[in-house]
Amino acid sequence: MEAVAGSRHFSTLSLSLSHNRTLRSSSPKSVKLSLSSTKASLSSRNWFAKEVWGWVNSNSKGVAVRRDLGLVVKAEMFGQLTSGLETAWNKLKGEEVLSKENIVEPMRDIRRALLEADVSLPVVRRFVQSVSDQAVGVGVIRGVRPDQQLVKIVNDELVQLMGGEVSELVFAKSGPTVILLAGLQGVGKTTVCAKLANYLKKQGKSCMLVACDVYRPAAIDQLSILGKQVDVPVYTAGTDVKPSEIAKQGLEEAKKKKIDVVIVDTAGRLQIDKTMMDELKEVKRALNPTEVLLVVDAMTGQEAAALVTTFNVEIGITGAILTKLDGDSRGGAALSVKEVSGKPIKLVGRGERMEDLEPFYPDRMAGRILGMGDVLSFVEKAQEVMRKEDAEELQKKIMSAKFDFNDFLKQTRTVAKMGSVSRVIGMIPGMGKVTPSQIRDAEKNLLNMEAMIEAMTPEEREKPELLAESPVRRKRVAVESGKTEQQVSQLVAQLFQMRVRMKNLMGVMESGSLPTLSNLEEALKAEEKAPPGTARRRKRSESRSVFVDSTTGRPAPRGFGSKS
Ligand SMILES: Nc1nc2c(ncn2[C@@H]2O[C@H](COP(=O)(O)OP(=O)(O)OP(=O)(O)O)[C@@H](O)[C@H]2O)c(=O)[nH]1
Repeated sequence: MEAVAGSRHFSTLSLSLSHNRTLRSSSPKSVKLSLSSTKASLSSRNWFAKEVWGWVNSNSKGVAVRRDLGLVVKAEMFGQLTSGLETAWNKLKGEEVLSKENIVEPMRDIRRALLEADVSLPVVRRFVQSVSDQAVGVGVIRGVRPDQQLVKIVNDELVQLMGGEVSELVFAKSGPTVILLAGLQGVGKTTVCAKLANYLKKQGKSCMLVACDVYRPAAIDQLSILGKQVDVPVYTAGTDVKPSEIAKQGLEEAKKKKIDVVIVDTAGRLQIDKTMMDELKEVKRALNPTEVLLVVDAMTGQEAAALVTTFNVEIGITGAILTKLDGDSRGGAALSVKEVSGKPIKLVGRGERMEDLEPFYPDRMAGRILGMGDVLSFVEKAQEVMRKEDAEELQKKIMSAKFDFNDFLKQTRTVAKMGSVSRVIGMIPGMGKVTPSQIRDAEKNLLNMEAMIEAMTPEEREKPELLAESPVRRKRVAVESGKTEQQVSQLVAQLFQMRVRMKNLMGVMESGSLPTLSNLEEALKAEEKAPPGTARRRKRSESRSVFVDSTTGRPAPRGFGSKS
């Protein structure tokens, strides 16, 4: 085995093995894991095995190979962006927590790295703002260093930036699916036609190519040759027929032959012009395509995102195909297209071979950019352990009726992390009937609660009894949070009521089976049906009894909850 010397831009080194296999060694910059305190710890042997497995499984086609002095050095794509971001993590080495102050420098590095990668400025601004907000708000996860936490936040944000989920091709419900390809000259449109046919054939779909580029005779020949190469029929009608007419004829032919997918190649131009747009519109009208995909060259950076926007406004497209990701692209196109244009990248080209086309997976792309798959899975596992421990801790607190305002805030923030209230409600079965105005009220209430809790002292958050007993304290919280004293009193009362309800619920859970949704519904209905006044009386006595149960053992203060 022969180790290879690295260069600044090459974050991944290769080891040439005697029996013709290449394995990736740990980059000098990659982060070693140690988390003996949790099961998430990976032994260095496992870690290495994982590295090897990841490498063997990863698509290494997009890797530029240099053979200097008989040594093999591989550069991961977007190498410059990767090393730019590494500078950011390195600034956090030795820090204990992420804070407003210590993320200033790393955020500057991230901003610089993204701008150098040719990501559009508004996108960079939004990205940096969002990462900063999350970094400051994130709690400490035991065993996870701040730099690792920042890697995870940046990764998640990159995934979101690129569209979150993979955006699948859409197929027609009946008749042939028509995919119209558009794009400027030389971006790889004709090649993509054949690559796409090859890709869809592997999914069991029969395909036909239609040659509508009548301005460059060589384009028709090129498509015919490529069609043969992937063993797919090509419909041609020479250069004297109008593209929209060729498109119609091609579609008719495909229908007769019961072809599943028709892929239409169109003419490119050096730059956008009216004739090209008008012609494309005409072809689109003639075909009524299922997908209109703009082929863009990744090397053009943020320009690619601007093109997608223009084509979408002009002719209406369903997505983009990014080609030449194997080249010297810096990442700007991949990172800007979705955010700038609102249209997803559906497929990416990573080489000149017919096999070099694949779906665009935002998570895998983010993973490749960061080159830190090991750190990401480590942080995820540690977060999971933390969540479990948190849940156990919460359960203990609930059982001993010590659930306080800190827990309250934590819970509402956990919910907030899951998305908007409407999204969370949408996830709960049987909650579909909540009206938008109820959701808006709930969101407003949550914000009010947060404001009031933030105005409490740490002691008051931990011991709500202090607020229950002292009108002066409640008044102070009201003034500081800009709410009324009545609202503060209500919030304190709610916390005590919540303690009782949670304790009861936990009791049911501890006594055996989990309460089913119908059980809960029954319980809620019973409460609703109770004669007027009973529920309130019961709640009042519950809050008092809990208050007596709690740490102080003193009775509930008289008049608590009323205007004082
Ligand atoms: N490295 C690399 N080269 C590609 C990729 N896709 C296409 N190419 C090459 O880019 C060149 C141009 O591709 P074409 O398919 O002819 O481009 P086009 O958009 O049809 O061009 P016009 O017909 O002139 O509009 C060819 O040499 C292709 O082999 C890719 O993903 N990676």
